[in-house]
Amino acid sequence: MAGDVNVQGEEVKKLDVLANDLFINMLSSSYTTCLLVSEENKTVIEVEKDRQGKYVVCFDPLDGSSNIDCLVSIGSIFSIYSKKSTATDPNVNDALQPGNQIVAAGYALYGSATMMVISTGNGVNGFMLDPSIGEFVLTDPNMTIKERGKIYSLNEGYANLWDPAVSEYVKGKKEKKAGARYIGSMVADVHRTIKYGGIFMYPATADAPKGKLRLLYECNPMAFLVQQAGGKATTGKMPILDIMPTDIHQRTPIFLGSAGDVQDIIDLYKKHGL
Ligand SMILES: O=P(O)(O)OC[C@H]1O[C@](O)(COP(=O)(O)O)[C@@H](O)[C@@H]1O
Ligand SMILES: [Mg+2]
Ligand SMILES: [Mg+2]
Repeated sequence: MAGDVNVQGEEVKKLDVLANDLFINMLSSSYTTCLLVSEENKTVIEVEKDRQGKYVVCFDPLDGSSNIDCLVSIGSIFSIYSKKSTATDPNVNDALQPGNQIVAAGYALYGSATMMVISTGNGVNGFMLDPSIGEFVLTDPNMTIKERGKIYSLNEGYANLWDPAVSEYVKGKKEKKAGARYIGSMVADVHRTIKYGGIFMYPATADAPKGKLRLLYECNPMAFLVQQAGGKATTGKMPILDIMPTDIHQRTPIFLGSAGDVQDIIDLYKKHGL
């Protein structure tokens, strides 16, 4: 514990602080960025004038922090945008762009191997770290998601708080004896969804009508990757990438993964008139 709370009111652990400092230092000394949005910083970070480049980067420096102490996989997530206006200094509006404006996005997964999965809008590629040479090697070229999968993934502890569409959907999965998997690190749950197919969900609940996951540095980059891999990502009512953000830390419900599986939940939202 770093003995601090982040802007989301959660306890900040030392690794979050360390990862955040690394991201900020590396990005602001790269001469390629002008504005940074981090899960751990309340407001946008403007890069020193003489080091500014044209890109805006939104990141979750360490995702899955509740899994650190028990050694379960964690990760990092980022998305990159171009600064909108060339005439004026970068400002918060440059960070408030919908996900369909993303230039590149990716995540790093610190699991039984370390892997980077990235897309620049031309499909998705995965690179595994070979520690013997200190290089990321292209091991997963052109990653694609199956049209349908057998796995569903969400925190079932919140079942009493779901809306009727999610309740009906999960009931249907149980009737089909689908596989249930939930790691509680978004990066690891999404990586499994891309590799094995199926659906990952963090829906709205009665006590959190916008869900938990953050649009700019969790949902948008993952939605971009999943779509680039041939899958779908939705709030249930609209594509994640079409949301026009109004706040850098805003949250959204999310369903992502195999296109057929995600379409089923979209259909249930329509059926229930939600
Ligand atoms: O414990 P819950 O409510 O299921 O939430 C799990 C979700 O929270 C997160 O840990 C939030 O991310 P951070 O660790 O970056 O705050 C996601 O990785 C994960 O999908
Ligand atoms: Mg996170
Ligand atoms: Mg985090």
